Amino acid sequence: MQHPSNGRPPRYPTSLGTSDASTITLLGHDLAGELMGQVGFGELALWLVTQRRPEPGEVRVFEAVLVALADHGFTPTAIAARLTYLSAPDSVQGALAAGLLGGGSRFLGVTEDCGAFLHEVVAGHAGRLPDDSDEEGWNALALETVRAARAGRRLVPGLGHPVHKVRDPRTPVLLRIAEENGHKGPHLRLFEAVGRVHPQVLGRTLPLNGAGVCGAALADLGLPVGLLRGFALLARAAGLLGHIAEEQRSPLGMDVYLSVDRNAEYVSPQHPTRQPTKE
Ligand SMILES: CC(C)(COP(=O)(O)OP(=O)(O)OC[C@H]1O[C@@H](n2cnc3c(N)ncnc32)[C@H](O)[C@@H]1OP(=O)(O)O)[C@@H](O)C(=O)NCCC(=O)NCCSC(=O)C[C@@](O)(CC(=O)O)C(=O)O
Repeated sequence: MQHPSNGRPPRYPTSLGTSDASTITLLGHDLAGELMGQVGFGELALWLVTQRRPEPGEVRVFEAVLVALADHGFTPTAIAARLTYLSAPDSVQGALAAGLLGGGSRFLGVTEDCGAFLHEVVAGHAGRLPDDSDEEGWNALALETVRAARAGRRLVPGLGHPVHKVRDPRTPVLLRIAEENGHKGPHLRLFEAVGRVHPQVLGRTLPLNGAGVCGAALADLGLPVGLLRGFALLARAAGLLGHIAEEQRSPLGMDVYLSVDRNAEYVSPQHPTRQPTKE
């Protein structure tokens, strides 16, 4: 067959993986001889995205994020995965995908929303950010940021949690790990300051949540903010697999399904509970 481009075979450049009949090369290394058994999965995931081998401190923060977001019990993502598995036990991939699809702007996907929210401010103040120790400076910037979100009638990503109403236990631990490893940067500092000042604007005190602090930490690692949901989903894939495995061992999907279905009650569309709530 005649190839396009003057008869020469086309070239598709990649810095990730290639293979031939007997070898697989990943990131310029022999996969079987140099990577397997020698590189952790978290390190590899970070390396694949940044295309440079991360230093140990970066891996420590990154893996702390993966652990933080792996599971949070019967979240919407876990329930979606279990119910999909109930309905399609022949499709583990469908159950896993169903759970991952729920990582959005209310739960889980907030890792990216919060990273992007903070990054917009950090990038917009490049060269004029407060010094690390200037708590007042960070507070002033955070106040401006929360006020702008409020004026735009937007929720502040990374604030609030349906279970941890006062304090999300993941937040201080990730802040500490980032600090200990020299990766507490402007996103985490701004996020902390949002935690200090938001009551002045919102009139209530909300916790800095785990999804948000993970987004801030990943942004401080220099990861592209447009990819941050991918890392949250990478972490949650492990937790969802745990849920599917547990669903195989001791199913509860049928109970969830029947408890909603058996308690369903017909009400007319004109019933007051069916009317849209006013703003
Ligand atoms: C998280 C939740 C839906 C909670 O709702 P709730 O209804 O329980 O909030 P409430 O405490 O009742 O709110 C009381 C009053 O504060 C107002 N208010 C609340 N948040 C406010 C805010 N951010 N900015 C301004 N105002 C706010 C609200 O409008 C109300 O005002 P009002 O109506 O006037 O009384 C809510 O905060 C929210 O959307 N946050 C922003 C998105 C966010 O950061 N999501 C991350 C959640 S963590 C996560 O993703 C990790 C995961 O969960 C993942 C998983 O696995 O799924 C895990 O753990 O791993």
